[in-house]
Order: sequence, then structure tokens, then C-alpha cells
Amino acid sequence: MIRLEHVTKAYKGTTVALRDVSVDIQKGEFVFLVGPSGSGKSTFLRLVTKEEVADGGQVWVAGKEVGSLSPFKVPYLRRNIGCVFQDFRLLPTKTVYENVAFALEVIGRPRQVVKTQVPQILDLVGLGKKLRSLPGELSGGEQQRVAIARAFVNRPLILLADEPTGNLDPSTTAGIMRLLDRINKTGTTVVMATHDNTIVDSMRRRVIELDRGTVIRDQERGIYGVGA
Ligand SMILES: Nc1ncnc2c1ncn2[C@@H]1O[C@H](COP(=O)(O)OP(=O)(O)OP(=O)(O)O)[C@@H](O)[C@H]1O
Repeated sequence: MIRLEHVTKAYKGTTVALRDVSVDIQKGEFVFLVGPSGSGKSTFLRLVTKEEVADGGQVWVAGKEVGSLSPFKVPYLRRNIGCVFQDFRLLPTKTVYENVAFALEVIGRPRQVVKTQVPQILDLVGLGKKLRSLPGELSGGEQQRVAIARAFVNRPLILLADEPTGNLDPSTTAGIMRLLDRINKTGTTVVMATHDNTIVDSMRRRVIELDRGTVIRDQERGIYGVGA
């Protein structure tokens, strides 16, 4: 579903962010990306969505080589990928319902589809009763649930999560992880960058560890790491 082949990425004026990274992630896997700050985790995720382009090597997503996709095809690539971030990135003046509906409207889904799917997905994330709230009226955990609903409402093949629990307390974090686990169980491939050793150690999923842009460990049912 996601394959990086000898991928290298350097930003202007910085050291290399990823160096000869080769990784193959199958459909339906749940993968943790771990490593110290600056090790290249976010860069990895941004290459998958083509927010960044590799300098060397190839990035394959759902059977397409992303680097050579023409610009007009990039939106179609992104329809297959839901993204969740540490800072939620909700539209502050729009309600919970509108935030999630927007994700369907921008890809031209008919109104009737929006009307049925948005309440359904908000029920799934446990926010069926907060449709009319604004993000600012919700707790951090609830805001992240809205963000996950928005990322998943289109049933993407892939869900990328960059430190999704970074701003949340441990019990809220556990709820978010249960939700991501449920989404993964529907067959969605989940790749999550995290610094949270407790999560990684309790889930025991595949762990890919980066250090200064290089994969130093790729372990099935892994733990966060030695000395973490
Ligand atoms: N837009 C950018 N411009 C220049 N350098 C960048 C840019 N984004 C990342 N970098 C650099 O690339 C390297 C990898 O950064 P990246 O954000 O991928 O790491 P990370 O593992 O996600 O870090 P963190 O855990 O702090 O989010 C770092 O040295 C960083 O400073």
C-alpha cells in the first residue's frame, strides 16, 4: 500500500531528512514511526501525500509512483489518504458537523451522501450528540475525534497520523488509540508517528524507527525502543 524505495530527501539549507529509506507497508497494517525529534518522521508522512517530493528513490502509494504523478492527479491521491495532526487543524468558526461535511463537499459528494455519512461517522467517534458544537467548545480529545472523523469520513485506504496524541492526557490518549485501532480493523492502513512509548509498548504493532533520516529498526509487534 505504501512503499519507499531508496528514498532520500534533503531540505534546502539543512542536513538530509531521509537517507536511503526503503520500507514496504502492506494494506491493513498498523505501523508506528518512532525516532527522536528531527529524525524524519513527518518528512516520511509528507512524502506519502506528496506535500514533499523525494530527491532520490521512489515513493509508491496504492500502486502509483507518487513522485511522477502529474499535479492534477495529486488530489486523487489525497482522496485515498486521511491525515490527523497533533494540533487537530479544525476550522474554528465551523461546527463539528460542518468540519466533517466539508471534507466530503470539497470532493464533490452529493448533499444526500453528506447528510447521511456525517452523522454516521460522528456516531462512530462518539460525538453524535455534539454536531452543533464549535471546536472551541470541545475538549482536546473531542477535537481530535472530530479530526479523525473528518479524516475517515471518506473511508480512505490510508490514515496518516502525525503525533495525534501529543496534546492529550493519558486516558484521552487511550480512547484515541482505541478509535485508531477500530479504524485499522476496517482494513485501513494506519501509519502513526509518535513519541509516546506507552502507546507503542501497549499496542505491540510494527515499529519502524528512524534516526537522523535512516531506518535503524523495523520490527513486527515492536516496542518503543531501547533506552526510551
Ligand atoms: N520544511 C522544512 N524546511 C527545512 N528543513 C526541514 C523542513 N521540515 C523538516 N526539516 C528538517 O528535516 C529534518 C527531519 O524533520 P522531520 O520534521 O521530518 O522530523 P520528525 O522526526 O518528524 O521530528 P519531530 O518529532 O520533531 O516532529 C530535521 O532536521 C528538520 O529540521
